[in-house]
Amino acid sequence: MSESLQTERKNATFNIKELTDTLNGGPEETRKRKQIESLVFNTPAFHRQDRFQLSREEIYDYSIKVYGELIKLCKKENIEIRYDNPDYVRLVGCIPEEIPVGLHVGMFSSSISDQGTEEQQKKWIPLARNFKIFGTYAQTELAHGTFVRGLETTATYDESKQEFILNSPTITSTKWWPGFLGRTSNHAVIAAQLYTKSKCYGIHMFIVQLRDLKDHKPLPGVTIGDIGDKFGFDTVDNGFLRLDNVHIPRENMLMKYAKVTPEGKYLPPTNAKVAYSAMTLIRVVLVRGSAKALASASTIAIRYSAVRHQTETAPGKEPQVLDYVTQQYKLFPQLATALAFGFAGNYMIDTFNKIHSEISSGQLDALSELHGISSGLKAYTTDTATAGIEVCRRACGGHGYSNACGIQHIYANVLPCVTLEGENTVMYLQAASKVISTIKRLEQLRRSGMDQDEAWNTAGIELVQAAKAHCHYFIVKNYLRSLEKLNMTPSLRKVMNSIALLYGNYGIDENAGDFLESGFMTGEQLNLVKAKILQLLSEVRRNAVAVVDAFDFDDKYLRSILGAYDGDVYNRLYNWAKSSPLNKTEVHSSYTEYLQQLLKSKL
Ligand SMILES: CCCCCCCCC/C=C/C(=O)SCCNC(=O)CCNC(=O)[C@H](O)C(C)(C)COP(=O)(O)OP(=O)(O)OC[C@H]1O[C@@H](n2cnc3c(N)ncnc32)[C@H](O)[C@@H]1OP(=O)(O)O
Ligand SMILES: Cc1cc2nc3c(=O)[nH]c(=O)nc-3n(C[C@H](O)[C@H](O)[C@H](O)COP(=O)(O)OP(=O)(O)OC[C@H]3O[C@@H](n4cnc5c(N)ncnc54)[C@H](O)[C@@H]3O)c2cc1C
Repeated sequence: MSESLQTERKNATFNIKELTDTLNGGPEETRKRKQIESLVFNTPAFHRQDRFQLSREEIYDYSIKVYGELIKLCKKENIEIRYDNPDYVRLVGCIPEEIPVGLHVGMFSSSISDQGTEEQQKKWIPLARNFKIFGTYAQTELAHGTFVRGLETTATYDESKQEFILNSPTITSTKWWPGFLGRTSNHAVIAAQLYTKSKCYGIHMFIVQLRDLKDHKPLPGVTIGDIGDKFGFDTVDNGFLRLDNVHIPRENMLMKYAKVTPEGKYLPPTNAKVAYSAMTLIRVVLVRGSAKALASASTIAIRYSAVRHQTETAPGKEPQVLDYVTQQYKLFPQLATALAFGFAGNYMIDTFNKIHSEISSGQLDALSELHGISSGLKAYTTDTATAGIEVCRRACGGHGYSNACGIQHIYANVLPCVTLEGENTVMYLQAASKVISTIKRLEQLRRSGMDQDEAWNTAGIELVQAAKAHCHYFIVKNYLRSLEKLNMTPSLRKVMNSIALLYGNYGIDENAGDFLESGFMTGEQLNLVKAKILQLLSEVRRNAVAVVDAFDFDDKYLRSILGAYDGDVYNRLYNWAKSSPLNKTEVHSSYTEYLQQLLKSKL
């Protein structure tokens, strides 16, 4: 155990376990979480030491093995695989990889349970829940992702056969990106333009079987595969799919809201956007996912900064890097943001569950509000978390660039979230429509003679800025309100208040221009904010390691040499490097093949 970390933990002014319980929702929740997590951490199949030295194909193979292990574990422990089962969420939450079950449960099954009729749920949900089928959610196409109404895949109703015929009419209509589509899934919920009696009724969802259940071969009319290597998400076979007149029964259209009768008559839903429900669920999940990712990166960077000593500030005295104010200014606001986003994530899940049960009973009025706030918060938290994770990585210096740091994998896994489930710019624009000041701008543009779309596009930058400000304001307010409601000992509350104040003041400092421009604050007041930040950084310094310890991430989850709980960084780093496959032999084969000849040749 690193002496520096031991001292940090001894100096803490609050009880770490109390904060862990507070963040988990109480000691019982902590106990349940640790009990469930131990199932994963004690199953070797979930932790390959050489995971980051595998080829793309080996990694995919590994992810399917983990998929199978997870299902076996859930069956053995009688944990129902549902996105709204807390034990399942705890279990899948401690596996730091994207594995096929995420989309199967979080989008394929949830689309059916949210938008399927009773009969459709009765037929498909048991098959999905017992993994008799593997599904994904195939909406995005080669040429359209954001503009859902512009998707080109068609589902044309043939009333003589009472079937839909699915088609990819153009190269640009090829489904492209859906997770686990390329090699894994044998079914998909597919978004397609519905045609009946030669009239188009817009985007609806259809269950389509893609592969034979006996030999997993693509069915007739189905062309399917992986879209190739990506920036990250390497366990995921994001795929492409082309449909050439694939017939499905009428009953495969999800018909809880919109319907097509056997005679081909279209019965519209009360709110067409209910078809978008699966996206809203994942946006809600991504808010809490961003908080967890930033908390993980902060844990690694803060522990490492407490272990790392660098540069003499007095003869023979090399301080911990965490003692530099610049290092504190990099890391402590990330820690504060991770906590703020955690509370925002809790709010989002509670709000989603409340509105979701209303929607399930047919009350759809809160749908648009849920859409607005979930889109804005998803955009704001994923944007901010990805940027903050990179700040944490850089704060680790050279070793932050080694895969031994572990922050790279967190970053690579969170980065696509600024795009998937709604490209963030476009998501901000879903919340901005609610911000009054921006509306005034739009009215002004309209009065100048612009039409709505042109005015909206011209005001786009301000709309996004307004949405960001709205989300930031909401997160600060929710953070303080959440702290007020929590029972905490005075010592813990003091630490948490300092961190919350740091988050608020840092946000003002980061956006000082807006506060000046709006006349909301003077230069003098902004200087007071800067002074407050310096004071708060020194307050947080003493407890920073203890606060990240309270996140209670297991080393097996963090997978970080720099951020391991014992802080034994240099020995671990040396052993990790020696175990690299490149060091398997004293002399690498390239010597005899190339270098030796070079040395001998008379160049
Ligand atoms: C478990 C863990 C697994 C973890 C597994 C994690 C892996 C993740 C895998 C990733 C999966 C994906 O990416 S799935 C694909 C994700 N794709 C997207 O998110 C596409 C983004 N684009 C869109 O959502 C839409 O195109 C959007 C931009 C909102 C515009 O939609 P439309 O054009 O249809 O809407 P418009 O005609 O502009 O009308 C706007 C009105 O519709 C309402 N509206 C729009 N979308 C709405 C919605 N979702 N719900 C309610 N209402 C909505 C607006 O509030 C407006 O209402 P009024 O103001 O009242 O009129
Ligand atoms: C890792 C990963 C996993 C994914 N998984 C799935 C999946 O499982 N299922 C699925 O269906 N899809 C999936 N997707 C696709 C994802 O949902 C889309 O990429 C996303 O919706 C963005 O759409 P796009 O790619 O068309 O981007 P575009 O919309 O083409 O974005 C390109 C640029 O255009 C700008 N832009 C676009 N429209 C507007 C506008 N109206 N106003 C202002 N600016 C605009 C954007 O801001 C962006 O800067 C995945 C994507 C990734 C990266």
